[in-house]
Amino acid sequence: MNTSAQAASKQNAGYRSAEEVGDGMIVGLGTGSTVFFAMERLGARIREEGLSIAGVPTSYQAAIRARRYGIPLTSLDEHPGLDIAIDGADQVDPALRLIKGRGAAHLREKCVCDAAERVLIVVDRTKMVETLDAPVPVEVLPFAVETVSRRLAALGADPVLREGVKKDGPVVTDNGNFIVDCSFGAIGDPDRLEAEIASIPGALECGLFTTYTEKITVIIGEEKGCSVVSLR
Ligand SMILES: O=C[C@H](O)[C@H](O)[C@H](O)COP(=O)(O)O
Repeated sequence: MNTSAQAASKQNAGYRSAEEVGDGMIVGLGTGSTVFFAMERLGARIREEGLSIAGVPTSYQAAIRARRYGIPLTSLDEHPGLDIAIDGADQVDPALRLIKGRGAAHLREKCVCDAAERVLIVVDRTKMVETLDAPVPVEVLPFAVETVSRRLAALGADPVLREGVKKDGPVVTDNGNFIVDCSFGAIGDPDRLEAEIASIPGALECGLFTTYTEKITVIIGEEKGCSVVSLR
C-alpha cells in the first residue's frame, strides 16, 4: 500500500470511529497516527455539534493532541469506568487478538482498554494478519531489565532493548520504564504467551492484547470507506 493510500485508510478508520461516540461519553484515547484522526474528528464534532465528552489520554502525546483538538481531558482516577476507548494496533489476527506498543504506550493503553465497555481498534488493512508475528514490546522496570530479558529469551524471544531515535540510550516510557522488543516469529499461542510474560517479575506489561476480543470492534480503513469486524 502506498503512503497516500495508507494515510487515507487511517483517516477513514479514525473518522468512522469518532461517529460511534455519543454525547456525555467518557472516551479512552489511544496513541498513534490512526487514533489521531479519530481525535481530529471528535474535536470537529465538539466544535460543530456541541458534542460533550471527556477523554482519558494514554500518553503525553495523546494528551497534547487531544488538547490541540479541543477535547476536554479527565483521568482514570475520576472515571475508572469508560464508555468507549478508541485505539490503534500494530497487528490484528482473525480472533481479534492484537499486538500493540510500537509507540511504547501499551501499558496505559491496556489499562484504558480494560476499563472500557467497548473498544474500537482503528487500523488500515496492512495490520490484518493470519498469525501475529510482529515483535512484542514489553515495558520493563529498569531495575530488572537484565533478569526480565533472560526470562524473555527463555520463552524463545530475541530481546532487544529499544533505543531512542532522537535521544542517546534507551527509550524511557511515559511511566519511566524501558521497552524490550521481543521477536518470537509466528506466535502459535498468543494467549499463553501473554500470560507467561505477565508472570515475569519486572515485566510490567506486554503489547499482546488477547483477553478483550469480545468487546473489541475493529474498524479497517480502506482507501475509500471502511469495513467493520467484531465477534459479536
Ligand atoms: O504504543 C502505540 C500504540 O499501541 C499504537 O496504537 C500502535 O502502535 C498503532 O499505531 P499507528 O496507528 O500509528 O500505526
